[in-house]
Amino acid sequence: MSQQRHGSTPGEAGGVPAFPDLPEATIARLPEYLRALHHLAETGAETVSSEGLAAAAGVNSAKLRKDLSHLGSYGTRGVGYDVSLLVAQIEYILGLDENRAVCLVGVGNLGHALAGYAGFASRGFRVVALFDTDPRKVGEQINGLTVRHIDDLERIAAEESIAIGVIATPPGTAQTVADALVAAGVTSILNFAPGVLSVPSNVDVRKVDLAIELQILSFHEHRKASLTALPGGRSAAASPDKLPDNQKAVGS
Ligand SMILES: NC(=O)c1ccc[n+]([C@@H]2O[C@H](COP(=O)([O-])OP(=O)(O)OC[C@H]3O[C@@H](n4cnc5c(N)ncnc54)[C@H](O)[C@@H]3O)[C@@H](O)[C@H]2O)c1
Repeated sequence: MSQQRHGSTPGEAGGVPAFPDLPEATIARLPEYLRALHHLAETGAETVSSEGLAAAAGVNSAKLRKDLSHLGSYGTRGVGYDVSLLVAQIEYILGLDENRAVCLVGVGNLGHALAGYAGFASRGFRVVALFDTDPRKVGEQINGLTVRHIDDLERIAAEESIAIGVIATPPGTAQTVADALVAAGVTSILNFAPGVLSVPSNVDVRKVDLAIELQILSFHEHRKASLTALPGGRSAAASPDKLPDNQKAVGS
């Protein structure tokens, strides 16, 4: 996943309470820590060491300690981090206590799967509206929601206070859809359509492209094959700097 980021740091705006200016890579790892912490809480753990949490989140512990220090969370020597306190801190920073309203535009193959996914609610989001232009899809019921025509976007976005829009339309219409979302007051967009969107500076766009992820893995396959072919039989596994980061998230 990649990110186009615009606009100022929240803490800089007048009257807005101080807010940590987190590195983008740290922000990308916080949801991983949160997932691991929720799992630990389910197993009854009240505290966790930085090594334990790092292993559960799939990052190295020095990186994790640095990330959490940005939140003012240092843990207690010999005890570790308080699981429920850290969950609350991360949820606060990610704004998950707001239970934000999300809409989805484009209810085709991918949109259907996304609209039917029950996991968004448990991760702090309400999918409140689905939009399409195809008359065969408008009126369809998915997961308790009726697919609306895109012409209703502005009215429903205002009624439901929609902050985040997900685009799952063909690439050729993604910019038009982004423009409609922005006109409707949406300030964050998750774009599944290939290509770059042009948006005003106050709008954040994140892009998901599984083909790019596969191309990056293809590069690593290529690299491993070329190292195995080195004279003397040296391989990727023999190169110490390649070992710990084999599960790197894009952008980290
Ligand atoms: N990011 C990924 O990893 C990934 C994976 C698969 C597909 N995709 C992309 O996701 C998008 C959707 O793929 P799909 O297979 O679901 O396509 P699809 O053709 O099955 O569905 C697209 C839907 O968008 C609707 N649509 C078209 N123009 C619209 C508009 N202006 N407003 C509202 N709705 C509109 C269509 O009626 C259709 O229902 C494509 O851009 C595709 O390339 C991305």
